[in-house]
Amino acid sequence: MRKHGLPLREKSIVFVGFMGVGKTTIGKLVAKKLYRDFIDVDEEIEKEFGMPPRAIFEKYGEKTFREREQSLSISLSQSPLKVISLGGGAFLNEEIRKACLENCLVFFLDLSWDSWKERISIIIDSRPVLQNKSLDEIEELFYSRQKAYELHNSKVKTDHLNEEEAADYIIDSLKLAWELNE
Ligand SMILES: Nc1ncnc2c1ncn2[C@@H]1O[C@H](COP(=O)(O)OP(=O)(O)OP(=O)(O)O)[C@@H](O)[C@H]1O
Ligand SMILES: O=C(O)C1=C[C@@H](O)[C@@H](O)[C@H](O)C1
Ligand SMILES: [Mg+2]
Repeated sequence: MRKHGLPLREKSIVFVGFMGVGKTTIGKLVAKKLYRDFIDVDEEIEKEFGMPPRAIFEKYGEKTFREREQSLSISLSQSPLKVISLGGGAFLNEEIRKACLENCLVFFLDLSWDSWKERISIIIDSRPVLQNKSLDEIEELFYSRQKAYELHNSKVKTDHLNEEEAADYIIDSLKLAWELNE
């Protein structure tokens, strides 16, 4: 069965979810296990600008970052057989959502707020959107973004999975979907 254009097996896989849920970490593992190219949109933008997202926000403003994020995410979504990790804010953009849902298989990495809070110290310094916010404000942002991530093809609850277990779970569910669609 073909769901819009490409056969299911050839569609690129896209990871979405709040910052720090593991899109980059788990995406890299999934790509390696499937022998596919891995592309992280934040890392691509970082290479282009020669500085990480936080410095881009500070030097050029969020709008510049978001424009590049949009064009890159949309064009990447159009190439087959990739594993793509979006930035945490990308799926709030309707154009990006539309392109990814049309062309790719979108996995939402769903981590609960309680588990996410335990990771805050690892990620807070490098995420511009978290700067100068109280924990309550971050919690509000966390919940306000969930409705955008809910527009996915498949959801993986990762609270009780380490990185390897999450990647293996995703690959098992992909293989099942591919087989069922042949
Ligand atoms: N079970 C887990 N799965 C994935 N990452 C985990 C897990 N437990 C801890 N981590 C850690 O949490 C952090 C997740 O960061 P990662 O950069 O992958 O998130 P992200 O979703 O790509 O964030 P962003 O939206 O900001 O790009 C990493 O430091 C990773 O090692
Ligand atoms: O959630 C966000 O808005 C962001 C998440 C990161 O992945 C980066 O894309 C950037 O720091 C913005
Ligand atoms: Mg990332």
